[in-house]
Amino acid sequence: MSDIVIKGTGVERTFIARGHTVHALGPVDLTVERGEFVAIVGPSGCGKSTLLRIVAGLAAPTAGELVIDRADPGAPLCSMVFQDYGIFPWKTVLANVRLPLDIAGASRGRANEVARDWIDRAGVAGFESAYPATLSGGMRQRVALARAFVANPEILLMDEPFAALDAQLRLVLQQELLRVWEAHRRTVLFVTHSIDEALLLADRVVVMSSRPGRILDDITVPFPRPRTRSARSAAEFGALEDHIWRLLKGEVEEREHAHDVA
Ligand SMILES: Nc1ncnc2c1ncn2[C@@H]1O[C@H](COP(=O)(O)OP(=O)(O)OP(=O)(O)O)[C@@H](O)[C@H]1O
Repeated sequence: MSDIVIKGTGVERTFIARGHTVHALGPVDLTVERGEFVAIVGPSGCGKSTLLRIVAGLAAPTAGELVIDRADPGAPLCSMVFQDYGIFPWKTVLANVRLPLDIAGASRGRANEVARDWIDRAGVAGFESAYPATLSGGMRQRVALARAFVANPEILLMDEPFAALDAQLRLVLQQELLRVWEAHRRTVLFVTHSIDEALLLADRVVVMSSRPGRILDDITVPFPRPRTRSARSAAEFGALEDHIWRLLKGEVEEREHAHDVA
């Protein structure tokens, strides 16, 4: 039996900017099951971040509705991980990772114990007392991941979390995220510009059109778990990559053409 956690129906978002109405998103129908890892790919400005903000409750749809079925109304709804880490420079690694537990009112001892455990799992053990400025980008993103998992949210929202990392580090962190997520499945919405990353990590890839973003395709990724980077060598990986690339290419070309004509 399916256990649906996010159900969006006809979700749209418009903005009024300098007297003009910008139709940023939708209509979008999106259903996500509990524990599913869903990647969202789409052209720049198609409303991916707007969709995440709506799921997080930071923005309201201007049409349609988005319902979240909470398994535990006492737990935090969402944690977000961004490209720019979003960790506090004036706090140590331990204090950053512990923060959601401090906010939830956990005892100092319990908070430290859970935070240290996740610091370890995220591969930053030994850096508990370090400040973010002394860490590499990859280490900072590991801290952000540890903090997101510590919060134990209903839904993990990740907005291009690895986009600022160099290519090799990105591969390493993709692998680490797979390892951690496969051991502690959470519902994840993961925005990325990388088709390869989406196919490697996700159970489903949602492909969006250019603005206003609508769903062009919703692809079930067939590769078994635990998944490693060797999934990339499957013939089907290349075929799916090609299929998504064609969809996105069509969108970008259409938009370019519209600019030329205008
Ligand atoms: N607060 C706002 N006011 C006005 N326009 C906005 C606002 N937020 C987003 N937009 C516009 O809505 C559209 C969608 O933005 P959004 O950031 O959701 O896209 P995106 O797909 O995440 O983009 P990117 O891939 O470049 O990060 C863009 O054209 C953006 O300029």
